[in-house]
Amino acid sequence: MSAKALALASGSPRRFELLQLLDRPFSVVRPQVPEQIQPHETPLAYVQRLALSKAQAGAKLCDAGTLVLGADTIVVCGNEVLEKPQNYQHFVSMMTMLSGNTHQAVTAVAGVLNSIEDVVVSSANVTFKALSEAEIEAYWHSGEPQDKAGGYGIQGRASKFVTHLEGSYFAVVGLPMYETEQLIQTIEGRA
Ligand SMILES: Cc1cn([C@H]2C[C@H](O)[C@@H](COP(=O)(O)OP(=O)(O)OP(=O)(O)O)O2)c(=O)[nH]c1=O
Repeated sequence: MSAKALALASGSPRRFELLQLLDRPFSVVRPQVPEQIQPHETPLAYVQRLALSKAQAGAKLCDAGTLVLGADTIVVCGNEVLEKPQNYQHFVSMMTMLSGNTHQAVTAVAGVLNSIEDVVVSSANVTFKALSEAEIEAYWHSGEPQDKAGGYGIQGRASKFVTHLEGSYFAVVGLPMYETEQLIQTIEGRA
């Protein structure tokens, strides 16, 4: 087993910073993959499908023999899958759902190396305090929610909203580190 060239198929600055912590060189490609849940698709199936689609699309932009990682993060609150807020109204409706409730943040990470494909999933239950209208409005104007699933960044100003977290913090931020390293090792071991 030898270390393969590694690539991250992602435009997420969080995923870039976190993957650097594995101390392996990697390149970055940014495939465009449409994100749209299908009727009757479960949140778990959806997040796994998107992670794999991103890795597969990324592999088309890389040399053969490159291990390409793709990931997707969603927030699940009740029966709703929350992705990035499309506008302020959408954001307010998302924050109103999250306020005073516990939701799930789920990240799937997929790896593709030639014909080998694998996906891992990690999640956390996150509880928010009750948010006032003023807090919700101020948080939007911080500029932080716009590019994040569920409209918040636990690593940023939303940290003060979190009263309890059970599970993987890194699944919330967008790249579960332990599972990602295990995935890389498993795929390299099979190659
Ligand atoms: C819930 C949460 C999400 N996020 C981010 C992680 C992801 O970047 C983003 C979820 O959107 P994704 O669609 O998973 O990822 P992305 O569009 O940012 O990047 P790409 O598809 O190119 O890999 O939300 C945080 O940074 N902190 C949080 O607390």
